[in-house]
Amino acid sequence: MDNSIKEVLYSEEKIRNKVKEIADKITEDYQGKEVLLVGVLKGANMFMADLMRQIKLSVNIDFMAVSSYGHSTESSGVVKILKDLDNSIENKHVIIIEDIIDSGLTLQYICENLLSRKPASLKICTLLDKPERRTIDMTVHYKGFNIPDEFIVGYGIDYAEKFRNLPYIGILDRRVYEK
Ligand SMILES: O=P(O)(O)OC[C@H]1O[C@H](OP(=O)(O)OP(=O)(O)O)[C@H](O)[C@@H]1O
Ligand code: HPA
Ligand SMILES: [Mg+2]
Repeated sequence: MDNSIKEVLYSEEKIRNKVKEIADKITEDYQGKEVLLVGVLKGANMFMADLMRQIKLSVNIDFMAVSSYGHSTESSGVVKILKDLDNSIENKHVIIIEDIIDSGLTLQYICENLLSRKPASLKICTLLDKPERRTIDMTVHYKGFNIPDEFIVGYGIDYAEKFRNLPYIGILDRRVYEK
């Protein structure tokens, strides 16, 4: 499996330290408030699990499953909700937990959708951001790393549903998806 990875970008240790940093900021910013973490499946599952256990606040969690990449390295442009939230977010302090922002289409869609449900506040937290590919302007409140314009996998993030279980984040070798 590892010869599909061109380069390791972030080791387990680097990820762990960054996740702790983000969790500390959230803990500080939301003192006295109840937070609802909304994880965007499937990609954000590992990040969400690691982040929430480092947040020293009373948090609730919920999940949405959203997909637009399927088995491709390019967004289909069509964001599909495969699973919606279980509960209402009205008057809740919501933080969306994403693994990666690439074109921004997924988050634009989710933000518009969630804002229409009247949360008390809505912020975005992403572990990875690929600013060069962004087609949509948006404010990201909590960010782990800016990454280069390469297709990355690992730590929950897939190519064609594979590589999600890698404990590190790496650049996928182009030979895997270019014929
Ligand atoms: O900014 P964008 O260009 O929209 O790309 C980012 C989104 O794409 C990936 O999800 P994907 O559609 O692959 O679903 P998955 O999380 O189930 O892998 C990733 O997990 C983000 O949610
Ligand atoms: O670089 C990426 N890797 C995996 N999934 C993705 N979805 C958007 N960008 C990426
Ligand atoms: Mg994917």
